[in-house]
Amino acid sequence: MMTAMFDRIALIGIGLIGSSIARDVKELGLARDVVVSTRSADTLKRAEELALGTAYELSAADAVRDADLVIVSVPVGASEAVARQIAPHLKPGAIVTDVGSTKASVIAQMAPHMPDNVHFIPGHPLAGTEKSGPDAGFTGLFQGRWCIFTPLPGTDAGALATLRAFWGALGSKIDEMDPEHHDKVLAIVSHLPHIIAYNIVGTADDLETVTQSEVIKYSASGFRDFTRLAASDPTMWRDVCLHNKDAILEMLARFSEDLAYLQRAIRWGEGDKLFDLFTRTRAIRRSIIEAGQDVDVPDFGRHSLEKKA
Ligand SMILES: NC(=O)C1=CN([C@@H]2O[C@H](COP(=O)(O)OP(=O)(O)OC[C@H]3O[C@@H](n4cnc5c(N)ncnc54)[C@H](O)[C@@H]3O)[C@@H](O)[C@H]2O)C=CC1
Ligand SMILES: O=C(O)C(=O)Cc1ccc(O)cc1
Repeated sequence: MMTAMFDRIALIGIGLIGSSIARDVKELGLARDVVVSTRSADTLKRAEELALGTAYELSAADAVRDADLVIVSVPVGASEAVARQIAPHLKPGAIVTDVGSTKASVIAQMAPHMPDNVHFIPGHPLAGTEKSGPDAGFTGLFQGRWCIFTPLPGTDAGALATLRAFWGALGSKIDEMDPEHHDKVLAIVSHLPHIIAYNIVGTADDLETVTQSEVIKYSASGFRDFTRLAASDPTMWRDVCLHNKDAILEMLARFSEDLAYLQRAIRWGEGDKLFDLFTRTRAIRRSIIEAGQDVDVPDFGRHSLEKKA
């Protein structure tokens, strides 16, 4: 157990991400008090049953009072509502951060409400699963995974160092980039794959000549991989699509163009074009494996943080 980095952490939203942070904070002893807050009474009760915090508040305003670190882990579309609720009650000098999958929109929603005497530092841990809710979280989720900060100009270096140290304690590797670039990168590596998965599973579900039971019975592992992504939380992914609209539409336009090329090559029997593309993409997979980034979701991070070397 480490010495506490914070007297009091407030967790606003206690789903997969919030509850995984809570579990790590508890296991590592990173805070003396952890106040958990979420919108629904049922979820808050479940968080208490799971002993995820030391105090539980339905009101986000009450939860952030006296907190040195506030972590907002709600669907990105709820960011402004949360910012409005907490802003008047934040402790001077507090660090306020988030974990949202899109960054420019979260900044636009939250920054205008943040008082000058707090440090607002947007963040995004690149770790998760298709599951949601407080039962879905687990210790070690962030171990060995990237956490990207998109700090605003003029961010206090000390506050940024403290937040880096916090995520470092959870085992994350840290990067910084500007929010628009973050949103483009994530559009291609995360948002598009989910949209493609939702689409292909929807297409399979709509077929008339192949029945749903055949799709289920004969689903090869390629299709099964898509169904895992397509089982991700609908609220979260609706919000990602609506709040990273421009970058996603740009990547979808590129994707459609490339798909048309592929379609044409298949139609005209241009095997060399297919072979060349499939060779190029195989190299990307090799590079990911060589870079040690080939963590499979069902297994990653499930070891205890205590077992960390
Ligand atoms: N699921 C994943 O794999 C990852 C998700 N993220 C981001 O983390 C954030 C949270 O995602 P999850 O934990 O997966 O979602 P989740 O659905 O498991 O949990 C969301 C939590 O937010 C609460 N909530 C919703 N609206 C609220 C509001 N207006 N006020 C207070 N609480 C509210 C819900 O009650 C729940 O506790 C999202 O912004 C998502 O984009 C980031 C990395 C990975
Ligand atoms: O389940 C998966 O494969 C994921 O990709 C999880 C994930 C979802 C959203 C994020 O912003 C980051 C990670």
